[in-house]
Amino acid sequence: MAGKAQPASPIGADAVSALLSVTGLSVRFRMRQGRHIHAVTEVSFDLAAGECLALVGESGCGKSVLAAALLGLLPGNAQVRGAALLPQGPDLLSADETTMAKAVRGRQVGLVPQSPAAHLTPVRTVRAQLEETVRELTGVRRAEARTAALEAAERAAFPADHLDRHPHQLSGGLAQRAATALALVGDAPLLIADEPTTGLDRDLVEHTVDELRRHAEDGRGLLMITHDLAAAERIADRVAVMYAGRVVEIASAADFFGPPGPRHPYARGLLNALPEREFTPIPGNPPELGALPDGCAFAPRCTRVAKACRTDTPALVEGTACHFPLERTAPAGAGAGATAGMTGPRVGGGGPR
Ligand SMILES: Nc1ncnc2c1ncn2[C@@H]1O[C@H](COP(=O)(O)OP(=O)(O)OP(=O)(O)O)[C@@H](O)[C@H]1O
Ligand code: NI
Repeated sequence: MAGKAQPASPIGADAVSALLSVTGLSVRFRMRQGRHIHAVTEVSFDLAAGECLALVGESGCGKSVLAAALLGLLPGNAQVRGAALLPQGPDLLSADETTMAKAVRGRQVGLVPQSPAAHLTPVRTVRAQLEETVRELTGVRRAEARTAALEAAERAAFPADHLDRHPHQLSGGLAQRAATALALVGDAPLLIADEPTTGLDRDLVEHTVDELRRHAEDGRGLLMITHDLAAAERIADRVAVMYAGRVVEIASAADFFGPPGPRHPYARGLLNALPEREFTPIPGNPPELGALPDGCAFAPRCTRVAKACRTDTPALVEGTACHFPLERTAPAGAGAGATAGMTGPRVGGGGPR
């Protein structure tokens, strides 16, 4: 799409213009009988000013937990490690709740939540919630708040004649748009949108992602969590793929969606599952996050699995966490179809079998 910011490097954003810098983020939940659920493991990425990073992956892979960690919204049984830094402001992972509530949420980091119904106040109309949020965040007077609320509703395609309704009087799609409007009013430098297009028709999906994209321009940043690879393709500068709590691939959108294509077999599989591609789902299911296998968590589903994959967890190297990453697909004209060639193993102990 025209006007996309070009990140300085396909792997990490330029350190100078980094808006958000996440290092070694891990979240585990303490469960009964000493069990742990490893929802997010050793995730690192940067987000540049003006950039949109799409975070994709199957249900339960840790996307929303990652978002909740960045907003200080994890429940009491969560244990968090790592750092998440904005240019100004505290480490999002270690700031206390007062700081997060007063200085960070809404002001520094906005959220379009995954379950808008749960985040809207049930006893107040959408208009009242929008106006109150504008006044709280900006301190403007009532009349200005009224105008700002109307503008935010319009940007999120929330119909003006529904502003005086209460959340329970809204369809899922309208609640989604109300939540998006609420997230936009604060003009936070970083916006995290967790499945912002759930329940929307294709037209509205496009409207919403374009509006979110607009929010990311002018030096703000957008982390968009989505199942919808078509929405990601429309909006993202870079794509990060999560599997079983880890980022297994991070690539520029141009590389990910066009040739050369993703190099991690899981990321390639997600893309090939699209109806407009091969329309073949990846067989099998993701592992239980409370009982992760040794080595690569994708190994049990991977056609390229070798011995090393069952014992050693691959590190993210050049944007791919795989011992036997796929070759980049040849550009159009230089041989058709996805090549499944391979590079040499990154660990000792033989090649794929
Ligand atoms: N409070 C909690 N206690 C224990 N486990 C939790 C808690 N919250 C989330 N989990 C687990 O963490 C894992 C990651 O969940 P998460 O909601 O981040 O997935 P997701 O990638 O956002 O999935 P979806 O696409 O379905 O929204 C899941 O296995 C989930 O069951
Ligand atoms: Ni989620």
